Amino acid sequence: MHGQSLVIADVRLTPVLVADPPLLNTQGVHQPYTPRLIVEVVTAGGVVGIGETYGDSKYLELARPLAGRLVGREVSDLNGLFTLADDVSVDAARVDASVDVGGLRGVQTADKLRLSVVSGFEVACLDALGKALGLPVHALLGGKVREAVEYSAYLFYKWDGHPSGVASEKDDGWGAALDPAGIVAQARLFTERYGFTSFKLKGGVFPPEEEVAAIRALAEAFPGLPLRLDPNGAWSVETSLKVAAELGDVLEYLEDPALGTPAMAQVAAGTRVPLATNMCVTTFEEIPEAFANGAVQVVLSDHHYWGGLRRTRELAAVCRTFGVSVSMHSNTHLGISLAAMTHVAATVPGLHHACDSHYPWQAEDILTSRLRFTDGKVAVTDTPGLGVALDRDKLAALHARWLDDDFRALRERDDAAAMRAADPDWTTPAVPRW
Ligand SMILES: O=C([O-])[C@@H](O)[C@@H](O)[C@H](O)[C@@H](O)C(=O)[O-]
Ligand SMILES: [Mg+2]
Repeated sequence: MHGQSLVIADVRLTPVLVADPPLLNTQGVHQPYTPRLIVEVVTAGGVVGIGETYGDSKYLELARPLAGRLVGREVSDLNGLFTLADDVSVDAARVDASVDVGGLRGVQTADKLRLSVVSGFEVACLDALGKALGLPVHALLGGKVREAVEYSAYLFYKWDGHPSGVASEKDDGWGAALDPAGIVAQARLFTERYGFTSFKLKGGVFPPEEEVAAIRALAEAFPGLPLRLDPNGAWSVETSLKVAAELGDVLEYLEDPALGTPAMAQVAAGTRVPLATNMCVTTFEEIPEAFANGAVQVVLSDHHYWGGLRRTRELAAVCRTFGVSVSMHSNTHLGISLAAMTHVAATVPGLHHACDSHYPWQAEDILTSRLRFTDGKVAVTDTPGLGVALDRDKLAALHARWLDDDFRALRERDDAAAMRAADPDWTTPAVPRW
């Protein structure tokens, strides 16, 4: 055993800004830099566990008091972590408990916010516990049932560079992708670089017929490979059904074609194309209505807002009970989150759909060595903990960017604001957009 004591002696929080390419979605465009929060939990025995989560101020405001209250507790007390987070968020009067329905990750509630924060601590505690016990995180979750986790290529409509003219990304090696040919070229790069054999296209950017044409072009270029289209709820029920009818022969699933459970249930009733979601089922409370109405056939977990790795396994168990599949979606993230996703996905039985990851889009990381996709898969490591190590210089550099006043406005991710650099009149489009 590496250290004798599992008691938490210190918790370090490091907000960072990570370079992100100009990827388009229905709300706007990714900012040149996106905030993430790195959590380090240090035991009295000297073991350091690392975690990662969303990094906007509202997450930081909760993470700070939680970090302070964790000192003196054991890294193995994962259930206690949730009770503690409940207390802390009750105390954190500054956190706005109001509901925001406009995001790409479903309804934003104070509860989901708290769980997203806790997930970063849970992963850090599991990493520390695994290192202390000499066990990989997947073993702490009951053990892997597969040796590698499959991911899909996450295709985006994309500009060549950020409209704000931020240096560094003109030659990001990906180029622009604004039509079917561009999307196919991007998909080819994904297959050449990483060996992916399934594709997800982020839609809701162009009128649906253009996105249908892009999926058709992919189907022609990669016959028989699984394809998904995800407009983040930008379409009406009618449009969703039209797209489903047009692409029914080539789609693995449609992801959040329409916004919210009632609309998704109407779409599901009118098509045999399976529907997946990371927007209408994002909490346990949202499951009964969605499942009772057959609104979704695949739930895509984001382990951050589901509250970590153990709760993702609980979600998988509930889905299994109701004959609903489970897989994972992602947001802009670094290698700690990819490692965490890989460990939990390795333990979930019956994972029938490749998970998606933004990781290939992140040219920067804070790890000593990047995780690798081979044949579209990440190998499940047996190294103790998550099996990844922080590079302190890289972490310091991305933190210095976060501290830099010139980048202050980017501490809150706001894709609509980023879009205004190109189109000053841009506002988040009303839903349904088409
Ligand atoms: O990064 C994006 O633009 C995505 O749209 C992301 O924000 C979503 O949360 C996610 O990838 C999704 O599958 O909806
Ligand atoms: Mg989605």
